[in-house]
Amino acid sequence: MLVAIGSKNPAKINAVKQAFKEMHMEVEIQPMDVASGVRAQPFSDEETIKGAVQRAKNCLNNQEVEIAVGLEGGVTESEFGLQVCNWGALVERTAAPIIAGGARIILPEEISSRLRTGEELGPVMDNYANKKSVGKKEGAIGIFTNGLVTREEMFVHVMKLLIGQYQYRNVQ
Ligand SMILES: O=P(O)(O)OP(=O)(O)OP(=O)(O)OC[C@H]1O[C@@H](n2cnc3c(O)ncnc32)[C@H](O)[C@@H]1O
Ligand SMILES: [Mg+2]
Repeated sequence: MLVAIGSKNPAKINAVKQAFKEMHMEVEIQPMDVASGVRAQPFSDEETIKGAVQRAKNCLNNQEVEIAVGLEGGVTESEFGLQVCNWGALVERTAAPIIAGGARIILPEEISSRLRTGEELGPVMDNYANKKSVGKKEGAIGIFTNGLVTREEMFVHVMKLLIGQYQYRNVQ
C-alpha cells in the first residue's frame, strides 16, 4: 500500500514511518511537496486543520496513492498565551478525512510577540535557540520540554490517533 505524506520535513516523515512500524503495518511511504492552502504560519486550530486536510488531499492527485497524510503546525491564541498546536489528517479517496490533534504547550511571550507581528515559528525558534532547522529536528516542543518530547514524537502520537481511527473505521 502506498501512503503519501504531504511534506518533505524529516520530523514529519520519520514520525509517519515510525507510527506505521509500531502498528506493524507494512506500507511504502512517499513524501510529497504539496501546498497546504493556508498561511505558512496558521493562526488558529481551524486554519491548521484545514492545512493538514488540504496537504493530504493534494497528495491524492497521484493516482497510485491509497492513503494520504497531512501534518500541519500552527499556533492559537488563548487566555494564557499563544499555544503551539499541531494537527494531522488521514484521507482515503472514498471517505471523510480523519482528523487528530497533538500535544500543545504555551509559548514564552518573547516568542509569541514575534509571531503576532508576522514572523514564522520555525525561523523564530532557530534564532531563539541559536540552532539551525529546529522545526525539522526537535521542534519548539523539544526545545521547551528540554528534549523530553520532540516534534517527531509528538507527530508519532498524532499518527497513532489517525491510524487507530483508520483501523476502527475499516473493521466496522
Ligand atoms: O515543510 P513543512 O511540512 O511545511 O514543515 P514546517 O516545519 O514548515 O511545518 P508547518 O508548516 O507544519 O508549521 C508551520 C510553521 O510553524 C513552525 N513550527 C511548527 N511547529 C514547530 C515546532 O515544534 N518547532 C519549530 N517550528 C515549528 C514551522 O517551522 C513553520 O514555520
Ligand atoms: Mg511549512
